Amino acid sequence: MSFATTIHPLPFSGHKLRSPTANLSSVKQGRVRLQHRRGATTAAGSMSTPKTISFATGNKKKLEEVVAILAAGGTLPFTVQATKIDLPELQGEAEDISKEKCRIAAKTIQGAVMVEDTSLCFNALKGLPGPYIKWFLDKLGHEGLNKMLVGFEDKTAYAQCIFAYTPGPDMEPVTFVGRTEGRIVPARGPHSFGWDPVFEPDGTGQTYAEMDPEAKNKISHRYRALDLLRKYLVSHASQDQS
Ligand SMILES: O=c1nc[nH]c2c1ncn2[C@H]1C[C@H](O)[C@@H](COP(=O)(O)OP(=O)(O)OP(=O)(O)O)O1
Ligand SMILES: [Mg+2]
Repeated sequence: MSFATTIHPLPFSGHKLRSPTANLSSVKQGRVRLQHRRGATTAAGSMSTPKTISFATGNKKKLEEVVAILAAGGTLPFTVQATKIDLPELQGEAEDISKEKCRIAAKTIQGAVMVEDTSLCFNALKGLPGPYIKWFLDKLGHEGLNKMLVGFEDKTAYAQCIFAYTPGPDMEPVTFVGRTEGRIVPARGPHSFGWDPVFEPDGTGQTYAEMDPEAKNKISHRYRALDLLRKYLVSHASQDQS
């Protein structure tokens, strides 16, 4: 099975970029300053957390949130390097999609990588659009997403993020699932990130779009999944401080 993976030629703006290494000539990377501990070593072939992990995505807003969430989490024993890759939109179960994205990214980057895949799941539609929300949003817009639920009383939905991480291209990715429950509402708030204006998480009275970024990043599907991954990486970091 093969997937076409296009390397996007444009760098993320707003992040300092450094020259890609020779064999990554068309993968754009930007170092995100999140390294706080020096001297961690990673034994070749072990599962220890490496010193540098690429976060591969084609989505600038995701990157912004990931950087903010990690920065708010305190000291990290690794550096996260933003790597812009145009990852394929795969089909299947959400967890399998995230794992396959991770394998593709690790093969492209030839190194340790984390990716995530985000779903928006309508309970009345048994979890659809799920991982296909990108196309539904593109084609139908916020109003169309609301119209999909017109025939149903149940407007509840959950946002789901699945991070997948692998230390390298030959290793099986591990996954971390984060969910935030809420409901689909007519759009409110700035239209700056995807379906944020039509998703109102439970108990907030605000859509994601109306919330301050800090508030979203404390309860979001992305925060919940990334928090699990962060704990995993911290617990697998080498104790060697030399
Ligand atoms: O917190 C979010 N709030 C609002 N909208 C969001 C959020 N997170 C992802 N989204 C949108 C982006 C895309 O339309 C779809 C997920 O698709 P998904 O494949 O995971 O993202 P993507 O293709 O933009 O980036 P990537 O290169 O990491 O695959 O939902
Ligand atoms: Mg995608």
